[in-house]
Amino acid sequence: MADYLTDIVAYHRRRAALDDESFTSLLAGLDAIEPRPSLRSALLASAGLGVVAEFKRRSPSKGWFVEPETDVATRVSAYERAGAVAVSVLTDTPHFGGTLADLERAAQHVELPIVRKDFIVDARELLRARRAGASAVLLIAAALQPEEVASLAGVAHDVGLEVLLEIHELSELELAELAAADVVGVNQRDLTSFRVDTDRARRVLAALPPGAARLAESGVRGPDDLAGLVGFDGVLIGEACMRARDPYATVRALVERGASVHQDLRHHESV
Ligand SMILES: O=P(O)(O)OC[C@@H](O)[C@@H](O)c1c[nH]c2ccccc12
Repeated sequence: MADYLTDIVAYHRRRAALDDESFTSLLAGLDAIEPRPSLRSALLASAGLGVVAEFKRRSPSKGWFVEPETDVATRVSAYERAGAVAVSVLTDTPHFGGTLADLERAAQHVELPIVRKDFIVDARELLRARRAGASAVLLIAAALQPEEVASLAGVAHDVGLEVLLEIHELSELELAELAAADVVGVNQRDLTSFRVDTDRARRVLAALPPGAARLAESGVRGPDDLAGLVGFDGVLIGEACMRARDPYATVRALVERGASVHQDLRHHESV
């Protein structure tokens, strides 16, 4: 049986093969579009463990988190008011129920840095991300050949996008250098099985490259799960933010705990 990641990436490769819009036409006028604020800077500047709150309508393993017609603007505005340092928007349609229009609408409603969360295998999607208002794009190490990581990251940087390189295994870390990644994300969810290991980020933390911002991803159910992520610059939280009846209160509680987690660490260092 094929795994989730293989199926999803195969879909995106087929789609790219059928895409007849040219790179050059998508590039036209792009440099006139104002760059968005930096994800890396927002993470590094955050007082504690910064919360990157995600807009994810559904997932392949868990189904819908919200009504399909849920408006992205209301929710990401609540994330912003609650003190999230950035917003992540899923734009994959068949598996996660998102669209690039969701990202565009989010970008019109918040000032925060925005990450385009998708399974990007084709450089034209980078140009579309930039046009829609993304600050950064996700590149998934496990979905790409090393030379694809290098070339996609190069194009992303050329058009003013930051690169969030997602790894799962330590063996993928050398790609962070190859991509000159601005942010390295450690996904605690294995994208082949969608199983979560909530200790994974903590275990690989010490090996992460010093230049990039460090983001722990997936599996955080609430504030109590943040203590183990001390040392990261930020944490990416999707399902818990999406299932929340009151996204403002939920994100606020996560933000407050995220800040205090680091105060604890500073306290330990000074004694
Ligand atoms: O809903 P969670 O467990 O809080 O996870 C959020 C985010 O990490 C997850 O959506 C994610 C991480 N990497 C991805 C790659 C593709 C799609 C989705 C993801």
